[in-house]
Amino acid sequence: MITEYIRYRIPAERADAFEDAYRRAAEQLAAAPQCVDYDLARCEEEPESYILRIGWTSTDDHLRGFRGGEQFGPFLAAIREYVPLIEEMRHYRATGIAGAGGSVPSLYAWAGGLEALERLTEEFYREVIKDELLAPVFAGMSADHPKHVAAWLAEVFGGPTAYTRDHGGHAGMVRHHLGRAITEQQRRRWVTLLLEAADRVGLPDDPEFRASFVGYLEWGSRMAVVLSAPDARPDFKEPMPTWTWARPPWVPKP
Ligand code: HEM
Repeated sequence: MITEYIRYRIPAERADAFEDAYRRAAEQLAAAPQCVDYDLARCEEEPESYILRIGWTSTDDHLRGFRGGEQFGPFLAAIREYVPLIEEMRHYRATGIAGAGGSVPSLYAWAGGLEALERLTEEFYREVIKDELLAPVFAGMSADHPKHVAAWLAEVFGGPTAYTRDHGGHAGMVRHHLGRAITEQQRRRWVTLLLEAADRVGLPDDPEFRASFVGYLEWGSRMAVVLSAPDARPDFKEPMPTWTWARPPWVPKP
């Protein structure tokens, strides 16, 4: 994605009309297949300064696709009178230096850290080895397997990077699933037992945490099925996945 920044200086008496114009123009951005997202922000210190940020699928898609497409006419018509007030209009490429700040707890911290995840996986595998569908799949697992999976979950959810350091990171996990031909029925049972274990060990049950947690389990378990297929050709160089909130964390009322 490429980000276009457009800086405007809008006199105070025109600010309301300017924002109304962009509310109308935004309908065209929402309809444009080249537009990823957009937002218009107003400066706190200098309210005449506005910055419009538009994510485009590429610079070329913006300059040729959007400008040559059906949304451009009505978009420009809505904001044309403000074009002379533009101070900067350029495209920026992300450097990769990005992330969540300290005001947002990681899923790892919210879950209760490594101790909570180890409690979860110990409890989970206690049930797995009693389950008629999963017991044969895990018959050869090592005594440390639950701890290794807890370390994996910890790293994916924003905790310490011990799985990468001690167990070969993403490639290490992939090797454990290769050729196992996990079925959809086994995958479902795996997810069900893990969620039941999460309830029994008292993992947070607020909607936001559970939505994020289940989201990862669905994605991760479906990836395990894909990676374990007889004809799988995994990319061993893929980085560790990371997972964060599907919705911002819930904060209990004081
Ligand atoms: C989110 C989903 C999943 C995650 C995060 C996950 C994670 C892992 C990890 C980290 C290992 C390697 C442990 C180690 O380093 O010792 C592993 C191994 C394994 N996983 Fe998964 N897995 C997932 C889903 C599944 C599913 C759905 C199945 C089958 C129903 C499965 C079957 C296995 C088996 C059989 C092993 C090897 C156990 C052994 O050492 O014998 N995994 N998994």
